[in-house]
Amino acid sequence: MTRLFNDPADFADEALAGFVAAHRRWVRPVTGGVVRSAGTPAGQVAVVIGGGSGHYPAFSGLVGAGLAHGAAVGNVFASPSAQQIRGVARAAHGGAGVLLMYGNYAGDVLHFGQAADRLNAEGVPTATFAVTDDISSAPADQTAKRRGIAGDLPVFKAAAAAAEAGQPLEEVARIAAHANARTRSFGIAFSGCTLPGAQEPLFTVPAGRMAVGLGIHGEPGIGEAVLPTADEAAELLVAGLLKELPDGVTAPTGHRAAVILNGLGSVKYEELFVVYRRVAELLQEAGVTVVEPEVGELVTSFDMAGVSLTLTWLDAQLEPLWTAPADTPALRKGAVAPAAAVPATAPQSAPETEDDALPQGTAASRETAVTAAAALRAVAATVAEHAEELGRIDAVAGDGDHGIGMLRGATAADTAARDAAERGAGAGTVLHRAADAWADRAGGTSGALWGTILHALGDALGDEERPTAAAVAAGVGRASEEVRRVGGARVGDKTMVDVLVPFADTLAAATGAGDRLAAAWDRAAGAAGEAAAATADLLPQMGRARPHAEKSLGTPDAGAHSLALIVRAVHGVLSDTTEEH
Ligand SMILES: Nc1ncnc2c1ncn2[C@@H]1O[C@H](COP(=O)(O)OP(=O)(O)O)[C@@H](O)[C@H]1O
Ligand SMILES: O=C(COP(=O)(O)O)[C@@H](O)CO
Repeated sequence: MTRLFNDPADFADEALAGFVAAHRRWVRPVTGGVVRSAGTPAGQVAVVIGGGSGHYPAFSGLVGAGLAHGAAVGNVFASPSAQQIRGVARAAHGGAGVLLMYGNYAGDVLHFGQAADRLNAEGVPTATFAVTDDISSAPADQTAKRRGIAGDLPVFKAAAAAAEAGQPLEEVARIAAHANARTRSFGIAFSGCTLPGAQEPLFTVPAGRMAVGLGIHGEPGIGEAVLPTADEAAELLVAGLLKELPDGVTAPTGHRAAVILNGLGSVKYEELFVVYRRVAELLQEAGVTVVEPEVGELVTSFDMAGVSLTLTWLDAQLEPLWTAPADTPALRKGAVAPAAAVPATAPQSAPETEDDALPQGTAASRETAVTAAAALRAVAATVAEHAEELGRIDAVAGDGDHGIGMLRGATAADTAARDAAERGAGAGTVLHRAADAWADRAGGTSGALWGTILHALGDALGDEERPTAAAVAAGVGRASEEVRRVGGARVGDKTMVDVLVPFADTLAAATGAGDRLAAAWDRAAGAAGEAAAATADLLPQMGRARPHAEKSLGTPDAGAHSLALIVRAVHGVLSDTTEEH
């Protein structure tokens, strides 16, 4: 149970503030996360890691000499936004480029990718790398689909040690890929985790049983077995990893490995040591030499009771990178000169102020902007009304944070839209401001995709003309294309695309047949509701729910459901207005 919090919506921000206050020797706060308090040594590639809150020490606890130069910190179990990631990368950049590293989750991939695009466009050479070590999340012939769990640590460390040694960006990125290719993890869980403010854990494990193949977000396991003894748990974990040796390792005998036995949050250290006692015996019996093992909590999931075992099969290049000195709040190895202490009163880095000049719209577009702002107000209201239901649906096979993320995003978009409309912006600018606010405040997969939807609509409406019904339909069609381009999902994958495509197609057909906007939107919202309900019969092919496909049958997709609720709510605004077109 997660007991100590104030307002759950503030948990991530307040936890980060407390972490910084306790670790000024290593980190200082910047917009979007933290960077090393001593800065990035000139000429070093900046390794910037990141992900959602709820996994400490991942990710801010791994910032320091010999490891990360910065960490972008998202909301609970949600990727940081592209804007946050960009802010941390720019603060950490020492002139030799940036490598963004994260776990392979849909939201992280979207936001870190968007941040990299923007940084490269701004002249900051930036590469990205997603860790894929969890063998239970996809088959051996689909490793690119695998999740990142405790393997984050050895892969981050290999890249950061290479950067510390002055290697150029291309080489640091190559080493990250090489370390990832030789890193495998496997986990078991005995209870789910409980998000701040939630009354129930995201999933439960029956008494006397264990979940096999855990995620780090309370995703349910992919299998179940009788609760093992500590030795039996060790044997299961070691056998699982020795069954899948990476390329270049034909048999365990004679090889050397970095070993991490990771606690997920509420397994005690002494329990871990009892398990590790047997892990060490088994690896020795297999002829594996263990190099500087780590036993402890390195990538957690709030109060989840679980353990994972990670092996990184070392070679002549990787071993010195694993054993290289490091000095971070959560991992200290070898001798590193302590970073210069930063006095508590040291000025914090001023948040980067974006130029807030607001382009003014024409009178016609300002009228449309008022309708757009009213629509976003209705969106925020319906998301707030259904946030708990959205979280429950998302918890069936996801991480249960869909309601939290959508509420943060929709609320921020409502505020940004109202502010821009009141200051005379046209409809396009109102929607662009709302898009950035949603993506930045929500993070996560849905934050990135709703930012994409609103940006595409803003592009279509612009700040000049009063849009016709056909122009609105074309904008929705563009949004549908952009979401599929950015996220890669297709109809049938059990995502929001299963609703967005029929909604856009129905709206285009109705406006093309001469329907006024409100009538056409009503028809399209009906199609959206039907499509959302139909997703209950689909197996998820994308996103976090994919590894738990069977569990998802009978439950609609959370993002599909929220999109259908949103377009229905927007219709309520349109039917109140006197759209002539
Ligand atoms: N590749 C994708 N394309 C379109 N929609 C996606 C994709 N991946 C996930 N989704 C949508 O995102 C929803 C989950 O949103 P969110 O809770 O923000 O995800 P996460 O917790 O993974 O960040 C899913 O229900 C699905 O509708
Ligand atoms: O899950 C995380 C981020 O991915 P989303 O797809 O945004 O949920 C995070 O907790 C680990 O990076």
